[in-house]
Amino acid sequence: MSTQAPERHEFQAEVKQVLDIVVHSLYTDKEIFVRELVSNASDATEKLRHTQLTEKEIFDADLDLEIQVTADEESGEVTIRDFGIGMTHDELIENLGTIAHSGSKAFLNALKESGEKNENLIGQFGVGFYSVFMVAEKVDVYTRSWHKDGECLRWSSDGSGAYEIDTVEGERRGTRIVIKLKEEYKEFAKKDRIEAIIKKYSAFVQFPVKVEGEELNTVGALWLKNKSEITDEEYKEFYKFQANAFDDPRFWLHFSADAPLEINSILFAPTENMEGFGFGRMEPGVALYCRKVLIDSDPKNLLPEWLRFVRGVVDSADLPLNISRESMQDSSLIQKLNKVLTKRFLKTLEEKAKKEPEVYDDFWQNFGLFLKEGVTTDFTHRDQLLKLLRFESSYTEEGKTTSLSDYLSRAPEGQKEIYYLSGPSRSAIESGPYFEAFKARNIEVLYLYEPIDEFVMNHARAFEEKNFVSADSDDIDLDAISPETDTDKPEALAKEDSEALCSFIKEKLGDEVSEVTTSERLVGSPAMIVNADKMMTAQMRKMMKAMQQKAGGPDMGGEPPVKLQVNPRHPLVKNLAGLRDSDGELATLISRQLLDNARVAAGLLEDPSAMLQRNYEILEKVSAK
Ligand SMILES: Nc1ncnc2c1ncn2[C@@H]1O[C@H](COP(=O)(O)OP(=O)(O)OP(=O)(O)O)[C@@H](O)[C@H]1O
Repeated sequence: MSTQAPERHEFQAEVKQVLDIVVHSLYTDKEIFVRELVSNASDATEKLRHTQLTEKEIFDADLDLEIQVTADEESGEVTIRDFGIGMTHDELIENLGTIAHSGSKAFLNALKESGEKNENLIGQFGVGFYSVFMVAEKVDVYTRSWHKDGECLRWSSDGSGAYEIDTVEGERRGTRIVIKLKEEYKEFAKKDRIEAIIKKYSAFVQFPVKVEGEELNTVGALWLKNKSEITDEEYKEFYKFQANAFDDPRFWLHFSADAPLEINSILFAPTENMEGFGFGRMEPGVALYCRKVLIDSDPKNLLPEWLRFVRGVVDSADLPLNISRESMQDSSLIQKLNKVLTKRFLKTLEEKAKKEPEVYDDFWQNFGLFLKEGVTTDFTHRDQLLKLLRFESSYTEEGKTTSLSDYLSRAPEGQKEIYYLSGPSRSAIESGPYFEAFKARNIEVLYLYEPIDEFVMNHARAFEEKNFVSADSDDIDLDAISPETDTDKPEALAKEDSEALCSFIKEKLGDEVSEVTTSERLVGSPAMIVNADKMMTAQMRKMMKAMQQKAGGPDMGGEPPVKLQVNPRHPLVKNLAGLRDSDGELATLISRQLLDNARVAAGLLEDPSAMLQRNYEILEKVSAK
């Protein structure tokens, strides 16, 4: 039937890679090729339905929108047919010969990052059309695009390295995929087998699916059903179908509203955080429907950016059906939907946190970063988000967290601020000098382990009108909140001795310190650097410097002079006060060492070599005595 000799094309290199992995992997679930092809057929039909809304001239306009599957056990052939948008010559090359689409690209990236564990990954991805080559010896794709002046085409390949395209005659609009099964996979051409597979994976397809002319019972638009009619199993299956997911949903929110907009929606929180696995930034995945007609499978502004991990469906009868993707981005309707959905989702999280704290805690461990991102980027929802934040603290056990409300409920009457400390771990924070004064007074401190946490504190500034304050700040009057519990403290240096020592240290350290004072905040440590800059802690300054250097930006310059505080009750400090007169040289070395040790505790010492050298010098002097 061909009118010309077929054109031969090589698959793009990446496609060959995918084909090689798919065909030669030990992946056992060969049957998923049916799911992939039926879902492509459904997508193409959805697109046609959408095209019909705006285009008048559609080829074969009167065809029924259904998916037909036939199987011939004898010849070992399965055919999957849709009457969707079909493909033009260029689209065939683009879609079935190159990797431009999301699924396979993510698959390849994941493979690159996973190293050896390839087999597991294949099951986690829809590898799309190419999965058919797991079972097929040859595949013929007959297709006719919806455009009035199109041609009927045939794309054929055995999946080994190349494919051919030629023109044929007599095709109806849409796509017909004829799969010649490999001898060992002929079981897939049994009617019962294929029916069972479709029921298992494709129950939510929006169009009638007919196997050998008999329509299968599919579930259809789950979101329009009454909650009481839906089983948990159905929700889970729907999530997998809709999100192309391999995990179960963590929880879901099925809600309907009539005002201010008519909405029927199911939103899912996934179990796995794929960004956390290093899969790169997630794309939004809540599909937008209007009365069961798909408007956009991944609209960008339907939810705020920081909710990009949410999956599901939103159906609003208020949307104009012919809304274009472009105009949709700025539509005030979308903004309204965004507002309602975000509020509802956050409310669900609040309820989870209250009624099922373990479920929420686990969610927080996996998806907390997204909520923190929300605090730093989304002013509108900041207050709601702050209630959902969780941190370890000096009052929680290791690995357990507290909310900010609970923190405040425990705070003594006079405490007007929320204190936090950043550090790489609980033990690092608790053994540092800054925690001592809080511990001695039983004042709770939040522990911040993630780089983003300080940005969160900085952006939010306050929670319920109590400012967030880093516990290394200069001017915290802890005695005003709660007196120290230990009354049996070693005696402090006399005032004039302290003052003389401070000016000695200041003189010896010169421009490296802006000020040297004594501090009653220290308990077991001899000295500490305090943060005079309310806006930026030392950790944050360091992080921003690293970021700027990475981005090739201007150097932020060396460290600004720091404020050093010494503990007048510490034996080392007391000894130093005496040493000043008897051995000025050693006293100078020790003062310098004191500053560097305080820098280490503050995470500020970048190059320890000079400090080590000096350390040896001191040891040498002391050991000679
Ligand atoms: N039955 C079909 N009708 C029209 N176009 C199709 C059909 N099947 C596949 N295509 C086109 O080929 C492309 C590639 O399909 P493939 O199944 O490999 O990936 P995908 O559906 O885009 O992504 P994934 O399945 O991984 O989510 C599709 O995006 C679509 O444009």
